[in-house]
Amino acid sequence: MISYLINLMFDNILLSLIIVCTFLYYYTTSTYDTWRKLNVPYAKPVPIFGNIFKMFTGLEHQVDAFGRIYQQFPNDKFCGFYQMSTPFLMIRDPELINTMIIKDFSYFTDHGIDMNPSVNVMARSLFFATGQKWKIMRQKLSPGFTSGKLKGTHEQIRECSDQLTNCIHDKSKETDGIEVYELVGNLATDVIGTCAFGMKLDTINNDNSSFRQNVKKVFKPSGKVIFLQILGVLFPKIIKILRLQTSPVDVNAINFFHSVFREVIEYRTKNDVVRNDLTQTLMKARQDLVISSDYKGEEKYCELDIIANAMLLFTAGSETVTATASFCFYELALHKDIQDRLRAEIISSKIKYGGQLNNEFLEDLHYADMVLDETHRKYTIITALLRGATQDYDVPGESLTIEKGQKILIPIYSIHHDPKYYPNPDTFDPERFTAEEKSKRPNGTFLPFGDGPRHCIGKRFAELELKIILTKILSKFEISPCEKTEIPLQMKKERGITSPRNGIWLNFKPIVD
Ligand code: HEM
Repeated sequence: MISYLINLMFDNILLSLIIVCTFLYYYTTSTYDTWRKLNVPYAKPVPIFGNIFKMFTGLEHQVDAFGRIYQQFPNDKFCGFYQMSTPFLMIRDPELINTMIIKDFSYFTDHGIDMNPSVNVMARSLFFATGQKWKIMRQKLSPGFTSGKLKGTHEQIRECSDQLTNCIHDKSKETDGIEVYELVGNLATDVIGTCAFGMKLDTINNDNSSFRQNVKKVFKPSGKVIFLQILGVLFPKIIKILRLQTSPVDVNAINFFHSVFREVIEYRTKNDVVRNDLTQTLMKARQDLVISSDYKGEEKYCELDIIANAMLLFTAGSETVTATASFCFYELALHKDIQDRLRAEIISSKIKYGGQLNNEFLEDLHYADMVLDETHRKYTIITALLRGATQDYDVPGESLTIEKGQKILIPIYSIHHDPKYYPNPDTFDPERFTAEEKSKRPNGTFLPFGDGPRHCIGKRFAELELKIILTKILSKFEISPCEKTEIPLQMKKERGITSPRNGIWLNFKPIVD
């Protein structure tokens, strides 16, 4: 009897397993004929994972996964691949990319990321917002990034950078090698805190601050979140019904920023505090879209839309700048000739402008522009642009119609490393960005901040901040590799953005005036 029951149980388990596996197989492969039917060249998928098995299991970085697909079709303008069961169209051709994101933007206004705003507050922020809701919010936030507003941030960025140079000075007395990624991260957190939200965070002197810890957490996926993400890609309907949170955003970090920004906004409203910063822009958006009875638009906004954007600006504005500045220091340490030439430019411009780090001074730093552009190219912090088709689109000169709802990926890291546009792509060479060299490349081959109406709203702020940081550090220190400097740098595989696996260790030697 017992053996009969065991057999029955075993048979049922086996049967259940077979049924589940068969269901999974058919469910996840049911879309795999999309590209064949449309006559689009495509990377052959494997069941369940499509073309991203290694990426999903953490064995490979996003850039390598997309790079392999990009390289597989050197003569095609576009190609298809599958992220689990979802068909993605990868656009390879710079001219087509340019047309789609600029001239024909009205067909691709969204980033095409499905997120439920009632489950995940970040879905309300500009990056994830869609259609009219995005358009209105972008119009409301853009005044926060005008030249006049940016000018007002110079002094605050300079002050934070001075604190960083003092901190490096103190550390360089004690030790030969300094881990710069963490330090610049603290600086970038302080800069965005003070420039955008009027908060003196002093993270540079207290690197355990809750702000820095929570910025780090925002896009760091936990095991549970990764599991839910897999589930979300495999069974989007079930996730929707159960209203499970599947974004890579840490819930505790969300709650932290939520309460901080609510307090800042409430304090300013109650005490009539008016400052010329991003918080003021957010508060104006709140007044116009949430509070005022004059707003008659169809799109409805609430308090959470404002808070979500505060969180986005805070995190987007710190991690990206941190990575770019740190990679730039790394390359300058390895290329003393480039570092010396950049320092010479900074010193001569300082003399020309009487020591004032004003707009004219910063705009005159042409070699710094070249060095930063080459850093953006080689490291490409945001590795791909995303778009979702919002209407059917006939691809110019091709027999393909991209259907409404189609997800699009533009592999900017791969384009920035394509020897066709950038010979010897692993070599750091700012000369690629002289006016003459730039004019030889087609449009659409350099997109670190995206392009078109949906390009990075913080681009000019980031460029300004990066130039001030470079100026301050190179005026005070000679940077060189130390014993711990990793050559070549290992990158983190599990993160969407490009960041170093083991930090960036460098030597900073004070320059005696
Ligand atoms: C080195 C620094 C930065 C890089 C490389 C970078 C890169 C990008 C990229 C590639 C996008 C997507 C653009 C597209 O889809 O066409 C983006 C969007 C965005 N970035 Fe940045 N970013 C940087 C700094 C900043 C800063 C400092 C802020 C804010 C203070 C910011 C705020 C945003 C926002 C809000 C969006 C979404 C825009 C929208 O969807 O309308 N970024 N960024």
